[in-house]
Amino acid sequence: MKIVKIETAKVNIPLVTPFKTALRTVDSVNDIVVRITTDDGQTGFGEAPPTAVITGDTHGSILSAIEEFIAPAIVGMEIENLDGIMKKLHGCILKNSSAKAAVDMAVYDLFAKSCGKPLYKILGGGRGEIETDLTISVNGVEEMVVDSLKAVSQGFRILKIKVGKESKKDVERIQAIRQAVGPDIKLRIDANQGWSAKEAVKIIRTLEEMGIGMDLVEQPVNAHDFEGMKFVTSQVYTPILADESVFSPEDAIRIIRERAADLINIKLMKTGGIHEALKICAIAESFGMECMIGCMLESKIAVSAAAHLAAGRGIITRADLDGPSLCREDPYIGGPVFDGPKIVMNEDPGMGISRVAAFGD
Ligand SMILES: C[C@H](N)C(=O)N[C@@H](CCC(=O)O)C(=O)O
Ligand SMILES: [Mg+2]
Repeated sequence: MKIVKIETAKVNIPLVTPFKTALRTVDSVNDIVVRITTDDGQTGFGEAPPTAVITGDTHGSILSAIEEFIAPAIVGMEIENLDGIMKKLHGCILKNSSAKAAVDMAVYDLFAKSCGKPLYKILGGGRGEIETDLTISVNGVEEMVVDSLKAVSQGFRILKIKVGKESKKDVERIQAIRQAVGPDIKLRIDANQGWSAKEAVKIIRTLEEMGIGMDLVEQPVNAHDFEGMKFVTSQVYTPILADESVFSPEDAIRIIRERAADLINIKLMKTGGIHEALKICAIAESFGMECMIGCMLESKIAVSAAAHLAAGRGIITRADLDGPSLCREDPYIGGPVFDGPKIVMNEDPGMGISRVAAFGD
């Protein structure tokens, strides 16, 4: 199976409600999709979101990285030479992690197809089903309570609460949501770098003293503030999850060595795909640190790749794979089934996606 063609297209899928974090507000998933074709007519799919505020990637940079660097480096290579392809993919251009992720997942899709197995089985194959949380955007207290109750009524048992925009109100937000949803719903708090280290300790301790249980607090401080992450982690009982601070396996090693977080959020768009994400899984497993699998504003192609990785690797104990649930439409056929909080893995070969409307099939 030789790679003969790499094509790109754009998808634009409106969101159910605007997605609001401490970093940005977005109304739609506006991503680049990738299709790789082999000489025997097989196709593999990938997707890259332009999350400029986190990865630095834009539509333009994703397209030119693929067209000018990645395609010339890997077209003509055999899919079975997975390691060789990954070397070229990661060696042909620095950074550009979202473009690399889109191509990496399409290659893994084809590799699993060449083995006749669903991708998650190639990646370890532990689970046929995983559970995701649902994100509650940062808004006024009442709106967040209404959104949280709606999510619970839809069957979600884990909520990811966005905060960090006006830190003074964050205790109020989390307290009101806990009161409304009761003690059995897990709350994950994501400040998206919005707090200072001292502010984070004060907020988390106040919530702990109120008896408000939190599954974790994600990226309380600036991505590059490892000292701040370390300070917060050492000062509170609630587990701290590193998100924007960990892109690469080297970042994961640093976070673990410096005890700057208790957990790592792996996202394919930060690692540049499954190949590098597997390295973080192995590092974390060696040190007994659990991981979460996350996503950017991605639709079903990219989130399916992440779900396959999570279903394959036991060290990934938490999933924030709500991209498809945030979308108003699903312009794809096949792949894992996203049924509210439940993600049921496909049993047909590869990622299972057979049709992507953006390519006009
Ligand atoms: C969509 C997911 N639940 C999420 O919150 N992801 C990111 C932010 C993604 C974005 O801005 O596109 C996160 O910070 O965890
Ligand atoms: Mg996050």
